[in-house]
Amino acid sequence: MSEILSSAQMRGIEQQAIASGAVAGLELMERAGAGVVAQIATVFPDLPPSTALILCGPGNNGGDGFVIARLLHERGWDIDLHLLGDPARLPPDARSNYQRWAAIGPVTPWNDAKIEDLLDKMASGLVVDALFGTGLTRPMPPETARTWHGFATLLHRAQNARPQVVAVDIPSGLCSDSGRDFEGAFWADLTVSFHRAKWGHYLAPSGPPEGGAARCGLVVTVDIGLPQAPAPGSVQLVERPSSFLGKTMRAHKYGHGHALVLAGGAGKGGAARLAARAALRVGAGLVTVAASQPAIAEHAAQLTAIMLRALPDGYTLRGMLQDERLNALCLGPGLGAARAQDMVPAALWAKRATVLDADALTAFADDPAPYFAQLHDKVVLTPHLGEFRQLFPDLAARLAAPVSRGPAYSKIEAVRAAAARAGCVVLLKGPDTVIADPSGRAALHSATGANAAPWLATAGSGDVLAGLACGLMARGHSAFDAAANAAWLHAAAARAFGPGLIAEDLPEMLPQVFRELGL
Ligand SMILES: NC(=O)C1=CN([C@@H]2O[C@H](COP(=O)(O)OP(=O)(O)OC[C@H]3O[C@@H](n4cnc5c(N)ncnc54)[C@H](O)[C@@H]3O)[C@@H](O)[C@H]2O)[C@@H](O)CC1
Ligand SMILES: Nc1ncnc2c1ncn2[C@@H]1O[C@H](COP(=O)(O)OP(=O)(O)O)[C@@H](O)[C@H]1O
Ligand SMILES: [K+]
Repeated sequence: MSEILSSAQMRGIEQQAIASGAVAGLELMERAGAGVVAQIATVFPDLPPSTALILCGPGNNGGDGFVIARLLHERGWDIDLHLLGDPARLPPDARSNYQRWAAIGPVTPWNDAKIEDLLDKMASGLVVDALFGTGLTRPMPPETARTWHGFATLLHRAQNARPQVVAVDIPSGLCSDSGRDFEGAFWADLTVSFHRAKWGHYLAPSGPPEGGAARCGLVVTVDIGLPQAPAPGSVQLVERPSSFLGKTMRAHKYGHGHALVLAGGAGKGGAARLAARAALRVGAGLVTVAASQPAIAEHAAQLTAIMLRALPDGYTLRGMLQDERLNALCLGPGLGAARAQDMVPAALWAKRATVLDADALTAFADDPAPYFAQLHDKVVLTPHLGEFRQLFPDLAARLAAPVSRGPAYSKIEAVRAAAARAGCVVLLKGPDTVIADPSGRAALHSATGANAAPWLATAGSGDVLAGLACGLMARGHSAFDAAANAAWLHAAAARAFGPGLIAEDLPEMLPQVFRELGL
């Protein structure tokens, strides 16, 4: 897992390092520019020096642009540099680098129509977007509207018939906290960020227009010599499972827990069976489906390694949970609202590791306060955005509100607030899946870019995710770790299968994913 930061955290780290005398702002800017130039060479090794169109803005992001111009010029590039704003008003470090560049080559005052024209005509080379970085907190200025149009048109040209676009820190116009588009954001093939990636690089706000990861291209983070200590309250990017997933030689089945997956009525059992299959494949020692009597014959015809029990009501569930070996529960997939209202309080009373999904979320949406009061730290809620909206309407409304000022409210802040209110772990699904606990600990799994798993958008894949989290908790993962690891395994299984994936395929890909993890 690596750390990702908000713009405020990043600013705090920079300011502290500069104030302590450990490093000067000018040194940071030099390393930032050098880092971008080094990444251009690494990511585009076959790109010979030709023309680099460099767009510099009025802040320190523009300052990085002047460093990049100087360093690319030293490497034989022809530089065509345009500055938005008055050079006399540049902040000090950016002004120093403006002056160093101005002694080498021309600075063209901003002309929106001319830049659009240049973008339209460029068939190769580089475009460096150093207009705005993490400091942008308002919509893009009107004099970038035609430039935006030029960027939009470039997107539709074949990769080998257009320049490569490199964003300095973040594509201009994106909010680095939320990934949202401040109206008129650009896009990039390569985004080079400094010290740590920002939340907005990996969040994926849905469009139109799409923001965050969809705009950044390949995100690379370069070290600029800032202290490496983790920032308080930082968010972890889930890049691999955080806990051991193998089975040790001497452990027996009860050493890996017994997951109980509740099912609903006849004809509605597929969702629970998907969850149960996922719990078993992820390594729970035993898995039992507990169904209503009329559904038993249907399940019996489908289940083999998974055990089956009849479970009429919540009262009986309390009795069943006297058996402490049933150490993780999954309620929701295919459960039905009435059965959820009966079963969920009984399950929560037992204080077991519990995943609540689907009907076990929405059945309580009319009056969530008493429901939240029963939740505890071994519970994981796994809503998609629609379910989240029902349980936390105010937070969902803040997320959906139009953005005019930044930093805009992000999915990370919304899920943190939801976890604090619910008193348990909340996992909000999507191409960007955010996990938070009531203490504010948070993680982001981003199925974007090279990690994209679009075939997960298929009926029943959420049931599999719930089963994975339940199976991992049966194996002893904490609620938070189980949720984060389930999100990772879910997407890894989808990528391993590829196009044509349906939910049934996900558990069956886990053996391959485990082998690739070296288990
Ligand atoms: N502070 C530092 O030590 C470092 C900063 N670095 C760079 O500095 C960037 C952050 O710089 P800044 O905080 O100066 O901010 P930015 O350069 O991202 O942009 C903010 C500037 O744009 C202006 N602005 C904002 N919205 C505008 C609008 N709609 N129309 C016109 N002007 C508008 C602001 O007044 C401010 O001058 C980072 O993204 C990174 O690229 C790097 O050089 C590394 C070191
Ligand atoms: N485009 C996508 N990219 C990556 N993951 C996705 C995408 N669309 C959906 N998912 C994932 O697929 C799952 C869908 O869950 P859900 O919406 O509950 O579906 P269902 O109720 O049919 O099981 C979630 O884990 C979600 O994160
Ligand atoms: K930028």
